Amino acid sequence: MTAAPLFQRVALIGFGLIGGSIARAARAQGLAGEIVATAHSAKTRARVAELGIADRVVETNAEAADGADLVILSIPVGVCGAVAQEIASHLKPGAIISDVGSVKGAVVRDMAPHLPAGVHFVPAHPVAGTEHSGPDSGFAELFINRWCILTPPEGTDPAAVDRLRAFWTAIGARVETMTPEHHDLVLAITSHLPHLIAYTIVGTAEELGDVTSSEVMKFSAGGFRDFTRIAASDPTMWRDVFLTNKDAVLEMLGTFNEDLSKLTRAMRRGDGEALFEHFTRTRAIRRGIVEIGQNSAAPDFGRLQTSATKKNS
Ligand SMILES: NC(=O)c1ccc[n+]([C@@H]2O[C@H](COP(=O)([O-])OP(=O)(O)OC[C@H]3O[C@@H](n4cnc5c(N)ncnc54)[C@H](O)[C@@H]3O)[C@@H](O)[C@H]2O)c1
Ligand SMILES: O=C(O)C(=O)C[C@]1(C(=O)O)C=C[C@@H](O)C=C1
Repeated sequence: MTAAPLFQRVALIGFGLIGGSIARAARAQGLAGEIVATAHSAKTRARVAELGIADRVVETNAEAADGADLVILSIPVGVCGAVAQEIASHLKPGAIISDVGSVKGAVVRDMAPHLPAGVHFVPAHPVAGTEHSGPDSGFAELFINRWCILTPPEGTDPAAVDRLRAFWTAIGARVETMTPEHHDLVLAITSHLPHLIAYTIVGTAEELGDVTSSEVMKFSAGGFRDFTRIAASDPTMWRDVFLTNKDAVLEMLGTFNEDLSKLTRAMRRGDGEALFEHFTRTRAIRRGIVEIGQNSAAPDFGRLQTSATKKNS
């Protein structure tokens, strides 16, 4: 049985992996009376129309936002401010405006000043994705059992937060609320730094030879191949993530470099005990994560608190 529409009109601005997945999932669950979509390039808009996943495909962001009850920007973090400015005067009073950006502090900083009083700004980040992008890459099941983090600014109408929570819950996500600063610190270690490491290691391997045809690829059964999947992620998206979450990623990178030095020293000194102790600890962490997944319990975001974010929680 499908649910009654939660929103009469949903506008999706940007129609790649995430926008396309939201459209497919919202349609499957009957959450929108009408889905209006747009994207930057004419080619993408034509493809969305061809796929038939939206009820209407329009040419401009302003047209999409016009009269919508829920507007979701699924676009690179770096252009969220400019698009908010573009659509601001078209937003209906009482509308909820949201996004899906992988960084939250910069999105709030760049979008909030443009938004008129009377609309509800509830930033969001579904922590779910793949290395693919574009309108064909989305799928309705992407958000099932994955976290969606909401970072409503102080003073946001709780009813608007609840409506957006209901939307994400209906498409399968588990919803958690936190401050943008805390979000950015948590994601710096769980997502952004791992991507930086993957981008680095694949680049390093390339310097050793032609990655695609050399022995590097031939003998990469597991570890390296996993890194190449991550390193195939969209360059625009990740350029924006590293530019806009620079402080938190640099903080985590500092700690990472210290830990790498410790392991390097242990290896150089032949300190097997230190290596064994470290690997035993990390194995327990992995097993803990798997267990968390199986029990559907919340990961312990609180453990990642630093002096910079403790005051926000
Ligand atoms: N890919 C992931 O794994 C993932 C996961 C969670 C969140 N996110 C976030 O979601 C957002 C979108 O990522 P994606 O993977 O769907 O990207 P994508 O490249 O698949 O799609 C991006 C879409 O944005 C559109 N776009 C770009 N500039 C625009 C503009 N000025 N106006 C209107 N449309 C514009 C493009 O036309 C395209 O349709 C990013 O902010 C990213 O950080 C990505
Ligand atoms: O599985 C992947 O391909 C992802 O990298 C998805 C991933 C992540 O790091 O977990 C990437 C960025 C998003 O902001 C959220 C999810």
